[in-house]
Amino acid sequence: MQVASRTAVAEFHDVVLESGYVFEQLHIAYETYGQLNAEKSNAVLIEHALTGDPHVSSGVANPAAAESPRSFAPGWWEEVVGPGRAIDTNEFFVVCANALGGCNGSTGPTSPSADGLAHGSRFPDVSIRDMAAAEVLLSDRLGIPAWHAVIGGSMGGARALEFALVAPERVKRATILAAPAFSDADQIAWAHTQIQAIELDPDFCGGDYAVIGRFPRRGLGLARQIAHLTYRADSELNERFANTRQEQWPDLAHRPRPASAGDAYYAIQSYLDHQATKLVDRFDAQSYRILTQALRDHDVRRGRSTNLAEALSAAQAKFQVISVSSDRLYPPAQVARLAAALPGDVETQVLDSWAGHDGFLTEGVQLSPHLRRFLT
Ligand SMILES: CC(=O)SCCNC(=O)CCNC(=O)[C@H](O)C(C)(C)COP(=O)(O)OP(=O)(O)OC[C@H]1O[C@@H](n2cnc3c(N)ncnc32)[C@H](O)[C@@H]1OP(=O)(O)O
Ligand SMILES: N[C@@H](CCO)C(=O)O
Repeated sequence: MQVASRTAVAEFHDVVLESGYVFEQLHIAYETYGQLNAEKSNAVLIEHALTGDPHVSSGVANPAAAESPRSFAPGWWEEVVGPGRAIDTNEFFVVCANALGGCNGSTGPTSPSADGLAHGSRFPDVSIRDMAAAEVLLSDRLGIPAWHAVIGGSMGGARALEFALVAPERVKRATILAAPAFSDADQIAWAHTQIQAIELDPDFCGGDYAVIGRFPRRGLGLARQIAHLTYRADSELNERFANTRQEQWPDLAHRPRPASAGDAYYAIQSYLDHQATKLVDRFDAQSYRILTQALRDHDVRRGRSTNLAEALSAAQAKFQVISVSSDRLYPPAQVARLAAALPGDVETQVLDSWAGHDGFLTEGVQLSPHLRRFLT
């Protein structure tokens, strides 16, 4: 029988957040791939992005040919993680945990509170640092004294960076992809508009929609559309969609068209509507809001030092920092400022891609040799 990955949930008690809020009970869901070696020196922690989840890989070389393909669904970083791939699960014990505040098994707004009802509006604000601290607890539970590497992109990059600062002695290498040292005005503004889109949906009900059987689909969908435009490059969208109408896309003309569309329904509108529907069907709105807020407030300087290099000086890991040439959410220059302020010799790369911020997900082939070399 093939066993490519394991899914588990770790339970912790009396976990104190940065804000002082105490979770009497806290769950972190995670998947593992490969085997931890006797020296416990081959563990790699992968941190997912905003709407990612612990299923980073199918864990098999060819998921379609697996004994039961449905049990080996491709993961969100299938090109990069798996047997023989850059993050080689034959060599490394790979762990990917759902972020605290998420909606894929870890404690989040949808998980039950002490009264058995969803936390909803009662869910506290969490920070990227809280997420990292929870993963330090998970490291203890898994018996991992130090990670061979902690790797993440976007919000996952912020999580990896905070992990390297919260527990410096427990991170040997850290790869930060398409993420900054702190959110700047531009990213705070994008988060602001997305949070408002969710909150202004009458079905949001202050965050307590679940208990009355409602869900802010329009608000979450609009938030995803705003976000998606920051995830992809304008030149890519212009080249792919131009000003063509959706009816000129025979293969995709069947995709639902909103009643409000009128005569002009452009392919780019249809594309965005599709991205919105896909997310709304798989993600919780309050979770999205909490995670967006955490990323909005990401700032490694908080409570450490107003001087960035000083704030980062406690890190002991060897760093690799990678940006995407067309990223308009976290432009290469902003990511380079993080690299310049980190201690030690930092390896830097810029992925050449038209896919914008999402390049860290779509450019697996280009990214792989850099990761493989860094992990050796
Ligand atoms: C499977 C999961 O849920 S993984 C969960 C974890 N996910 C993550 O962490 C990342 C979230 N995912 C993403 O951000 C994105 O899906 C990415 C970055 C991985 C995808 O990037 P790309 O492969 O470049 O996808 P792209 O932007 O071209 O979108 C393709 C989709 O748009 C659709 N599309 C393209 N043109 C149109 C159009 N004119 N009208 C409607 N839909 C359109 C395609 O049919 C395709 O649909 P599908 O995803 O349902 O197959
Ligand atoms: N598309 C990715 C990128 C966010 O950084 C996500 O939804 O998680």
